[in-house]
Amino acid sequence: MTAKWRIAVGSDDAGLAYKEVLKGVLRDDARVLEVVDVGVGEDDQTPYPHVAVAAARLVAEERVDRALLVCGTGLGVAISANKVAGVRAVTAHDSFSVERSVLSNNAQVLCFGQRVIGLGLARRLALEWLDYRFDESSGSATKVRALSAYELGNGDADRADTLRDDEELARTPRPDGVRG
Ligand SMILES: O=C(CO)[C@H](O)COP(=O)(O)O
Repeated sequence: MTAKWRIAVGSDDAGLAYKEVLKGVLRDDARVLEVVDVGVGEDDQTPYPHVAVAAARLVAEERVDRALLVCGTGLGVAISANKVAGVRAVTAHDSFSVERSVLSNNAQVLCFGQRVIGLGLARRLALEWLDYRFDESSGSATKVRALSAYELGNGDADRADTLRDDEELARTPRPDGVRG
């Protein structure tokens, strides 16, 4: 059996209503093992960057597999989550983009805008999202590794555009000093 998802959910006040509904949808789904709510709650005006980064850190620390974030547009939470090293967050409001966010980009974070899409579509997209798993042997994997190389921040990012194959990527030091 395929492993079940551990998912963080989060929102600002503009996304709270959808976050609460989607949290329940995920919790009720047999493909989900655990849902971790990083906020906000009622009467909580914590700005979206703090919530998004908290969720993204859970992803980066591998305490969850994915995060589903909601703000007014889905843009601010995505921008914020992408500040966390190793995290790839997207805003996607259509079925094809949700699919490709996983299968092409290996994005672990999906963001919705409560002021942009209807709740029914958000619910459907969240359920579709659960069916997709990135294939490390796919043609997209090398591209995602090249993308990740830009995060090295140790000077090697400058030559990330020259990283064309797995062999060269394997020679690229990671920030923790581990190779490959
Ligand atoms: O959508 C948001 C950020 O992208 C957020 O929910 C509202 O932000 P604001 O327009 O700056 O209030």
